[in-house]
Amino acid sequence: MAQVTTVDDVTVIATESLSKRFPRVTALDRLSVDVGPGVTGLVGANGAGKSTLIKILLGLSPATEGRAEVLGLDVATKGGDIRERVGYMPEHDCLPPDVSATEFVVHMARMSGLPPTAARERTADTLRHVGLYEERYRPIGGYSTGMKQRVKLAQALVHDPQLVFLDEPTNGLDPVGRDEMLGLIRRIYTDFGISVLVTSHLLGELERTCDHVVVVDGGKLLRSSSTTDFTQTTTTLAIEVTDTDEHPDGTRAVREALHARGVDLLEGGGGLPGAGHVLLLTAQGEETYDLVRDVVADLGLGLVRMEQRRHHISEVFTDSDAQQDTQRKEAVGHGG
Ligand SMILES: Nc1ncnc2c1ncn2[C@@H]1O[C@H](COP(=O)(O)OP(=O)(O)OP(=O)(O)O)[C@@H](O)[C@H]1O
Repeated sequence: MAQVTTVDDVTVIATESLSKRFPRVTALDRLSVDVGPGVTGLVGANGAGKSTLIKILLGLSPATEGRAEVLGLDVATKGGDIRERVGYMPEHDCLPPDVSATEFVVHMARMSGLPPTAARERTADTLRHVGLYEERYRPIGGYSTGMKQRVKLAQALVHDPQLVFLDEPTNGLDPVGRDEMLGLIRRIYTDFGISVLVTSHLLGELERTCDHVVVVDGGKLLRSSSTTDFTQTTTTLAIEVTDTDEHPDGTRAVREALHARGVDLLEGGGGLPGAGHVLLLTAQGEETYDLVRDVVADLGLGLVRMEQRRHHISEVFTDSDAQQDTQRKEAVGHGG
């Protein structure tokens, strides 16, 4: 396991065969994963083990087996040091209703060891960053869900951590609130250089926000890769053509002409709009583009589009053996 302590280096979180067993359920099952600097999404359906992993990484809950390090510190022995350097936004509502955002966040800053003046200054800066400056003296009990999520985010950031764990920060937010929260999360890294581990059961939102995505399923690692690898351009070309009087089924004419030149098409339209009219084939290089263009021109058809398909993160689940899990399908369905 890498011994690394700064976010300039490669590993921010490292786990090795990490397991957590409760009497009735295995929440984490020999999970080995390395996470580098930047914004990392930890995605999985409800019950996949995300919150359990965060609690172990904070040193709040012991693992049954295996090891983990956060910022180069062993979670089994250095929980206190880790919590000094790491901010934590818990999933569930945990805010006192009778105090203001300012009072609460100053209190959390003091708990983290900041002197009174620094605590007040950092609180003002952090509340401004999360967009709660105007309402900062009102009692939290009167806040909307979105405002409460921002208070939780502010208290995770107030002691200027190197890394933050955000557990389902978009939970309960409407689409606008969710977009705003995702923008804030992105800026935690781009503006302040604080690395982020953010959990979600919504795949689509991670695609836009994260540099790297770790997918867990039933406590096991399903996949860990950069977001660009998830969504990278494939070599699959999608082609759509017009019909003409001479070729009333232009799609078929192209298929036959390509077949005659030794190019076989892939099955199905892949759920693309107008899928019945979409031809899919594997591009072998520039010459495939030239061939398609020539075939379409020779037939006198119009080329509506010729484009490379992109993967969607959710395809990781359709590739998985455990595809039948209803709960996870729901997660994918809502991930749009
Ligand atoms: N303290 C506990 N005692 C017994 N079982 C637990 C405990 N904490 C979590 N579990 C179980 O471990 C599994 C993983 O739970 P965990 O909360 O880590 O999932 P999650 O991915 O964070 O999902 P959610 O988003 O719903 O919190 C679940 O089956 C859960 O019921």
